[in-house]
Amino acid sequence: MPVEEFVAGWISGAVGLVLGHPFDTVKLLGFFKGMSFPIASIAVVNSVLFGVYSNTLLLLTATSHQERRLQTPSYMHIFLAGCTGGFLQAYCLAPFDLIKVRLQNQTEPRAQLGSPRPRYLGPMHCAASIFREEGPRGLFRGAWTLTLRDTPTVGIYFITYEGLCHQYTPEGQNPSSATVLVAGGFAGIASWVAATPLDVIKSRMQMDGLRRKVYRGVLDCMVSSVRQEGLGVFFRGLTINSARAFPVNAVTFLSYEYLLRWWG
Ligand SMILES: CN(C)C(=N)NCCC[C@H](N)C(=O)O
Repeated sequence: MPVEEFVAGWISGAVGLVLGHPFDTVKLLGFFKGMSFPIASIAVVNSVLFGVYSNTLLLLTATSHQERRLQTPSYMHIFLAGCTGGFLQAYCLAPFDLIKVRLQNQTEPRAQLGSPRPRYLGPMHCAASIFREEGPRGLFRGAWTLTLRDTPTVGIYFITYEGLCHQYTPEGQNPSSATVLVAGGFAGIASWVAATPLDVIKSRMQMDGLRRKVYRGVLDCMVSSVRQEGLGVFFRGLTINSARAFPVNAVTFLSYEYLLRWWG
């Protein structure tokens, strides 16, 4: 099994993360300032995503990353490989994402003299508290919704990327840097537009059970969210998700492509 794709995915995930960090900090109201936790989590998850995608495509089409430029795989194969990558990355992402959402929604300010002690003091403390209070399965709260969110949307991510690269690259050549940047950026936006409705529901499921259980399941969460807030609830965060998605995924794909060309 070729491992370069896992390593390239790891490094490119970390590069994309550095660019996306200001957006995440805005989303997290300045709370989530440290870089070590996001680097550890996003880089691992991105490595799984790109490694599984590329190796599944290799299994389905018997072509390596370089050979695929000469002989473009069918969109069905690209979609299936993307969905497989999305499905597996969702399970790796689940505990990290849960911690991020719990810290993000924490209303108490950071520990300050005289102010009430926040429930979670940081990512490690948050993980340990969830493990203690909700059991090991608690760390995977919302994982099912995350899988529903990521399986098809990662398929869309890779179809958009490969489709745009194919469209703007002469037959048999590698896409130019400009093409990779634009295709990667739009792949990020397309996947986040498709993912935002379930992203909203996923975050609610991850917060559920913290004080008391509100929803009976994903469907119940969807129905009661729409009843209370209207259909607009599904588009919460769409603008910031898309604004973040373009630069993050543009540089993620650029560094991924260049690392593989450099090693290949
Ligand atoms: C849930 N969605 C939209 C995805 N998983 N998309 C594919 C990768 C996105 C990239 N790691 C990012 O953080 O933008």
